[in-house]
Amino acid sequence: TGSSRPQRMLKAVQKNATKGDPESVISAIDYYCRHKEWAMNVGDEKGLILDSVLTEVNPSTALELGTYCGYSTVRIARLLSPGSKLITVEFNPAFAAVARQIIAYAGLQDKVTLVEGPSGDLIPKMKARFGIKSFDFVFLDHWKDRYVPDTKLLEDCGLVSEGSVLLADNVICPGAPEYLKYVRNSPRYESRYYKSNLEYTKVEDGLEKSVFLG
Ligand SMILES: Cc1cc(-c2n[nH]c(CCNC(=O)c3cc(-c4ccc(F)cc4)cc(O)c3O)n2)ccn1
Ligand SMILES: [Mg+2]
Repeated sequence: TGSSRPQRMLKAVQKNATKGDPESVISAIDYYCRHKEWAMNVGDEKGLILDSVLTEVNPSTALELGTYCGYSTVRIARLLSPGSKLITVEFNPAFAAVARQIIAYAGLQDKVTLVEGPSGDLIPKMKARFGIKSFDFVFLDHWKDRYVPDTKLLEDCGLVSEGSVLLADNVICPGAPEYLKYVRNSPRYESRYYKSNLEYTKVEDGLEKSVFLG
């Protein structure tokens, strides 16, 4: 059997990027996905919005739901201050295997903990397993119908506190309409929409930034 899309993406990184250089890993993936084979990374356009929100928050502990091949994991980890940590959750073992190699190629493995499994099972175990008090930043980029239940789970497990920032990808395409309703109608969140485009396309998409008010 042939290679998979994630495996071909990893090959492109190993061929075109410089080991230990996160910027070159990001560029190699964006080039490959724009010119050779589309893939569901947050991409370069929405990636700039992710970068700016992340720089503003400067989190000590961050959570990413939906690692895929590790593109946004690298984007986030490269901007973390020394001693800060990123936990990323991936459901699909084949995606996780490629992500580990891409994160390591970028030289960011010491800042990242990749856990495999469904978000709904793993979130309640975060405090005990990783000694997390609460997350300063959460990037939601996993199954779109899990955004609301997992946000409620984060609240119920005390994993978000006053000032925690949630940033959700794909709120337009594929879409997370229930999530938009939830955070925009809740008195516990201050929400803002960043209009953009679906990665590597002209289709509208955007990111929703929601600050938890406690
Ligand atoms: C339950 C659970 C799940 C996970 C988990 N891990 N990895 C993911 C990936 C989820 N991401 C997407 O499905 C996604 C899709 C598109 C898309 C696709 C096809 C189109 F035509 C247009 C757009 C675009 C994107 O930007 C996306 O992010 N989920 C991890 C843990 N627990
Ligand atoms: Mg996405």
